[in-house]
Amino acid sequence: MTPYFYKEPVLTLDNISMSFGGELVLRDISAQVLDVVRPNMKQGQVVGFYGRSGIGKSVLCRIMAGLVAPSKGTVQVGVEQEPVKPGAVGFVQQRYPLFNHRTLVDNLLVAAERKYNPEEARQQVESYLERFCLTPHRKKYPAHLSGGQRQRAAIAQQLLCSDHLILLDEPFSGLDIAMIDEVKKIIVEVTTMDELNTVIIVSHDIVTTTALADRLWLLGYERDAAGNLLPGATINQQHQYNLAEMGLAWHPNVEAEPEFAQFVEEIKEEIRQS
Ligand SMILES: Nc1ncnc2c1ncn2[C@@H]1O[C@H](COP(=O)(O)OP(=O)(O)OP(=O)(O)O)[C@@H](O)[C@H]1O
Repeated sequence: MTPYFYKEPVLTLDNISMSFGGELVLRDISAQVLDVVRPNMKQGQVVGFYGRSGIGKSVLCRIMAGLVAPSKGTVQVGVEQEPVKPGAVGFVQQRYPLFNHRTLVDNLLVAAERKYNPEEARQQVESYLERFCLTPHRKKYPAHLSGGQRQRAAIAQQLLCSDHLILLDEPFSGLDIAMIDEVKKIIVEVTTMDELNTVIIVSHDIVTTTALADRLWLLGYERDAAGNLLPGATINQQHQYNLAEMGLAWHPNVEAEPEFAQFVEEIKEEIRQS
């Protein structure tokens, strides 16, 4: 098995609940991501985040990104474990927030200048354009980029202006197989760039996401002792999977392993029942 160990937390969700107009959507969610260390490499963290449609994944993402305050509980981010502030967490939503009237390079500069001085911003943007194979498209406007290029640009943009933690909402939806491979490569690239980089992937594509992840969270409903559904979805302890411990993390071709296929079926069944 690949050797690894854990250091301090980089993300802590402490007892989060969220209600809208008296309706409880999320209930008592506590979960943590620890900085994982693998000898001789920079290894970041990848969390696959699943749950049925409408269960509250986007709501929890907005809370993790500091864009809305939960009704109860706290989110702490980074090795300093500070309360999350808007802008600290990159959030690539399904509708990528690129400015349509600016070229790709200008879009990235706007993001980078939130964190770096103009000279550093320019250098960082050049390095990201190169790394994400976007240099030939630098002068194009977002409308003239392909779906995969826009997705890469949106990820680069969020990495340029946030601190290590990035949420990807359905990064594979609407992409063809070649583009899915590209986005997978980018995610691996991001999480091996810096050991603190942490990517949370919200997806209904269980196979692709599980293959990239070292940890899974499944948002679902619980029942009381009498078998009645409790209000509000949660991520209980049984639904927080450590793929590193299970020997299913960081294998280049894990999809081909029978243990992986079997585990994916189990997860799908859990989601159906949750
Ligand atoms: N601002 C709001 N006011 C009232 N209800 C809301 C608000 N935002 C979300 N909800 C409700 O919270 C629930 C969870 O919605 P959410 O968008 O988080 O689901 P989801 O799991 O992301 O779904 P999907 O996989 O379909 O994107 C839904 O019932 C939704 O109507």
